[in-house]
Amino acid sequence: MSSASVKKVVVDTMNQDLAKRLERMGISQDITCSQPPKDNLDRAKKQLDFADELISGTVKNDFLNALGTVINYMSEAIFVVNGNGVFEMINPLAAQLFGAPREALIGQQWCDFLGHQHKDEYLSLFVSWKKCHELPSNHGPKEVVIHRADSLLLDVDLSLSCLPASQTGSENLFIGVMHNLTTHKAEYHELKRQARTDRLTGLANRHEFDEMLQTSWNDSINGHQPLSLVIIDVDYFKLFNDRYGHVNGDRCLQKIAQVVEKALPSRQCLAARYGGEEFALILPNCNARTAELTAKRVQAAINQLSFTDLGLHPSVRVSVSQGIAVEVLGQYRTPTALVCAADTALYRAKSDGRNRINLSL
Ligand SMILES: Nc1nc2c(ncn2[C@@H]2O[C@H](COP(=O)(O)OP(=O)(O)OP(=O)(O)O)[C@@H](O)[C@H]2O)c(=O)[nH]1
Repeated sequence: MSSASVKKVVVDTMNQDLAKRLERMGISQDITCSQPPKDNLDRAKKQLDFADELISGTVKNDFLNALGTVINYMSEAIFVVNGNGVFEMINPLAAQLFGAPREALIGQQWCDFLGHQHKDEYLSLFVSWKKCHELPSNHGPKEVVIHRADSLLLDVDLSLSCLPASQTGSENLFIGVMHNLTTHKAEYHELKRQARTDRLTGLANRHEFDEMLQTSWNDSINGHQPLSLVIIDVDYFKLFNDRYGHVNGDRCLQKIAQVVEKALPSRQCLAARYGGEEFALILPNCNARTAELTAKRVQAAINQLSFTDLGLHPSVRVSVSQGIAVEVLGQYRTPTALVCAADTALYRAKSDGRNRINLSL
């Protein structure tokens, strides 16, 4: 339908909102709104639907007509906003991402559906585009958070491109293409978690340990706070494996990991699997006394571990040897030196007879 025939349309409607929306589209002067006869609500409804089609742009001109048809068939989430950031068209997939029916979205401010952290950026983008005398450059793709109509937050990747006034027949319009990132994000976070976690025990792995040690070291030096490190090694674990099998050996390491994690004095601290049957505790802001108390808690709980649930005799027990080093007065020049000191203390605990705690002095 041409824009000339659009001007002939008369809409009977109770919906004053719709009249306002039509007004925003610049066609209000051609439409009269009156109360529909009570017995003719169906007709009024049809006219409303038709008027919505007008608003959605599908019959504005040949170009927009074609665009409206095309985006409705696209398997991408696509919407069109005018220079004021008001939704003019929206395809079903985009409406799904915004969490509302298309009719409810048309005429609304697009930026109202942006996460608060992005609003200013896009509002000023539209202001600068409006002022710009040349064709505005495209924006994105960029990761943004959509604040859906149902209040849920959704991560999407968004790009905005300009449809020039020469094509639209009126003003510059902006076409937004979105991709739902929810699945990718979830996979990314899961992969990130796996990359930092020891698969057998669920504790932090060596990679996470190294990073956390460096961060804690920097904080300790800059904040003049102590930093304690405890290295824990299971005693005679080869014998445990040889006697009870590697599967039970794995279960034993899992039990030890639980004990070690529970013994941490605060949430700032980290328990990691350092190597095969070795664990390590990073204790930021903890002095030697706290580190020793923590090591004693680990020792007592591990000595009490029972393996009857694995079908082993109640007399089966394990122990660990522990080495502690504490950075407090700048005596260790690097985090590696701190690890070496804790390792040497552990070696002494082993040679002194095992099931012991040794503090590096
Ligand atoms: N089941 C199991 N065993 C492991 C794992 N990682 C390392 N080990 C075993 O841990 C044992 C370590 O043996 P050693 O280094 O000789 O030390 P140990 O027998 O504990 O003796 P000390 O440390 O001197 O008290 C080896 O038998 C490894 O196979 C694991 O993930 N699962």
